Amino acid sequence: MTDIQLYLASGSPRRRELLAQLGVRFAVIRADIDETPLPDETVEAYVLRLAREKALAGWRAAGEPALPVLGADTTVAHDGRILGKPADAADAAAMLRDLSGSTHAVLTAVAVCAGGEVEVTLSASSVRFMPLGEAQIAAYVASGEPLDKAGAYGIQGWGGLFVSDLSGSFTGVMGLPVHETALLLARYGLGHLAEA
Ligand SMILES: Cc1cn([C@H]2C[C@H](O)[C@@H](COP(=O)(O)OP(=O)(O)OP(=O)(O)O)O2)c(=O)[nH]c1=O
Repeated sequence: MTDIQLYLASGSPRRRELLAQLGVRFAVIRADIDETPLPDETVEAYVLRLAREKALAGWRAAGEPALPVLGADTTVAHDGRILGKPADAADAAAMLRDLSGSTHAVLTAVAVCAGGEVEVTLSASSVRFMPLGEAQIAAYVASGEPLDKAGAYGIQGWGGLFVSDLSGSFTGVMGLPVHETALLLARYGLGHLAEA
């Protein structure tokens, strides 16, 4: 009855929360990979590669199980530059200054590894930030919210107040695009979209 159907290779609490919406019973495993971009790698190639590597590393770490393993990666890109998670508070403030008053892209790739074969899907969103003052940036960084998040903000929290426009997927920006993920899981006969 409580048998799991899938492994989630992720340390992200957001991914856990969003995956719970999809109607699939899962267990969480760790998959640590090197997130350094390759020389001249495009943002799209980077995020797709990382999601694939997380799913594959998770599958291997779990002992190559029969059940599928899901991994994902979220990356913020501005003017062709990749903004990962900030190294510290000063780095977070610099990222927020960079995003202030302009539009950036948020890419989330989701990969499923089954039997060593990986399938991947991509969600791309465009996010516009209002102009931010130094005091606003300092207060937000001091809250701690930016520190474990790509691009140094969380759209689901305080950071959402800075977003004046969004096109794409809100859940994709948060870390797991529920529509694209549901379609991908349905290919494995998993989740609410597979039941219909
Ligand atoms: C832009 C944005 C990112 N994020 C989070 C989602 C991801 O957890 C994180 C991006 O880092 P990732 O490297 O994609 O993921 P992670 O290291 O947190 O987890 P995993 O173990 O799966 O590799 O930023 C938000 O929560 N809200 C946002 O608005």
